Amino acid sequence: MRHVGGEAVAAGTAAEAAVAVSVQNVSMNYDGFLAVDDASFDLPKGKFLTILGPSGSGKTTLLRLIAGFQRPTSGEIVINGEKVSAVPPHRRSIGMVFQRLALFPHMTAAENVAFPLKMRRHDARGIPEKVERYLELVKLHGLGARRVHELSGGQQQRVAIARALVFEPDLLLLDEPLAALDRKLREEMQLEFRRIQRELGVTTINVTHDQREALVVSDEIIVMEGGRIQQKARPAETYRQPSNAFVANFIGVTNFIRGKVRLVAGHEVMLEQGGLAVSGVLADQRRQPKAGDTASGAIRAEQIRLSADSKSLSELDTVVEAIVADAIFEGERVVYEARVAALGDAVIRVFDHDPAGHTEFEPGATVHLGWNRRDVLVFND
Ligand SMILES: Nc1ncnc2c1ncn2[C@@H]1O[C@H](COP(=O)(O)OP(=O)(O)OP(=O)(O)O)[C@@H](O)[C@H]1O
Repeated sequence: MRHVGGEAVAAGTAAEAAVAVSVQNVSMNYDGFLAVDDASFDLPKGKFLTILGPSGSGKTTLLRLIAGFQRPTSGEIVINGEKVSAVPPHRRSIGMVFQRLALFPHMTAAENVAFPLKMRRHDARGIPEKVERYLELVKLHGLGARRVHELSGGQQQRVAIARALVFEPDLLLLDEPLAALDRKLREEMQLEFRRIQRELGVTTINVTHDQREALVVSDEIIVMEGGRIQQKARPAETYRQPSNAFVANFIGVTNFIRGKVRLVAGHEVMLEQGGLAVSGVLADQRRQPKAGDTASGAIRAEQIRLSADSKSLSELDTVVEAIVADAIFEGERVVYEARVAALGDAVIRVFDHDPAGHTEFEPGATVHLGWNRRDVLVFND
């Protein structure tokens, strides 16, 4: 018995040790305004979490609470088993990178990276070697002697990353560090972030409103809106199984078809809109709608096919006629906006990923749109 008990304790300790950050019922109230509303989640060690949401959804506030810059109005934040509020700022093992760089302009890249080691009174003899190792990690070796203004924006961001990581923090916090970079560089840096994070295995929390960045870099994504966590899931799950209409709308390009529920059979639902029947599957099995309720069918732009004739779409479950309202050429794809009379003139967005392979449709052209019912996620109102 004692042996079994001993094992149980050991297992419990191991499970606790695996959690790096635990946010427990955290709220932040600014004079009656709830910027963060009852947020709770656990982040395992070594994982990359992104907090994603529109402007004003509470992302930065939550990150600042985790960093210990502010105390929550209620709730608790525990990092590696210790309450953040109980650890003085200089003892917190947290590296940070922000959108607005805080590099020291009068110092070289190497001096910037060495700074946290000097502050923490590391053995001076080991510092140059360590600085060089971290400059190499961010692909800046040989550039240590450059001053900040002699580096490009992307290189400066790399110095900031090396400086945040050089003292081997338990936790790395990133607040939109790539937002100021141009798109190509930003996308390169996203992959760099992922590479460095995996190489070092440092637990990371990143804040962004860029859904692509969240999908590319993260192990887990938290979607926030109005101070509340809407969903916490792996990137593919966030994309394919959004927990509510807000998440479905915020990530990807989603069309919503609102209608009256006509039939519910298991997890399949049939909606009616303007005389057209649209079938789909329930997004949340626990919330069964009743006939007569209003609900929305959500379908992604890439799950709809567009064709001049309806015959080539005959294997699809739903086919409707539409008039092209706009065609937006984006290089690798054309985005069509097509007006569907049978859906009360709703405008449906469709991606065509093979624009060179067939006709491009002009505004005013009559086309057909088709999709499968398994790709329509039905959300209750
Ligand atoms: N010190 C403060 N006093 C009062 N209200 C605040 C304070 N800081 C933030 N807020 C409010 O809390 C809400 C959340 O702000 P927060 O900065 O966390 O949003 P965010 O999701 O990070 O937005 P963004 O992407 O624009 O940075 C906003 O409505 C903001 O105006």
